[in-house]
Amino acid sequence: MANIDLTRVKGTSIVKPIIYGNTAKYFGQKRHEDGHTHKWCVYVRPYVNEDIGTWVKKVHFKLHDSYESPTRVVQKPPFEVSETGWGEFELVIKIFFQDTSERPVTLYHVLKLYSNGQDSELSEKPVLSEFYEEIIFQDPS
Ligand SMILES: O=C(Nc1ccc(C(=O)N2CC(c3nccs3)C2)s1)[C@@H]1CCCN1
Repeated sequence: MANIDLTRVKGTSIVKPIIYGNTAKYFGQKRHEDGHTHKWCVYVRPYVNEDIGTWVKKVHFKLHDSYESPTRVVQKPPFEVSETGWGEFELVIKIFFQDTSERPVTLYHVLKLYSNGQDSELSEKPVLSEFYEEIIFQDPS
């Protein structure tokens, strides 16, 4: 009777590269009704083109508490939140996986609206602030 080797291959890991961050655009002037000056979009995207929904179940974007319903839950791709505002603040991004045995990953991102610092010249040019991160699944089940 042949021995079937059930030893689990240890030390296997899967690396999933992502990009997270925000784009922003100045309205061109302050909006009178609420003082907002920019529209922005915060996102989590795959670094290479793939259906990120195959391994990401949902993403929580925790905005500043002054926003209505500050915790925005996005249950399917694209994992992004678009809003308007007047200032820069830290967002918390929590990524939940289809494999529920994998703990969620929390990322921190400071929303960027101004190209050269808070009171810099307001330009019509869009602003981009994004970062590369690798999600590593150790010995995936
Ligand atoms: O700017 C900053 N914090 C901000 C928190 C929230 C901001 C914002 O843009 N908005 C709240 C939302 C609302 N509009 C109407 C009702 S709630 C639009 S800005 C800090 C302070 C100094 C440097 N950065």
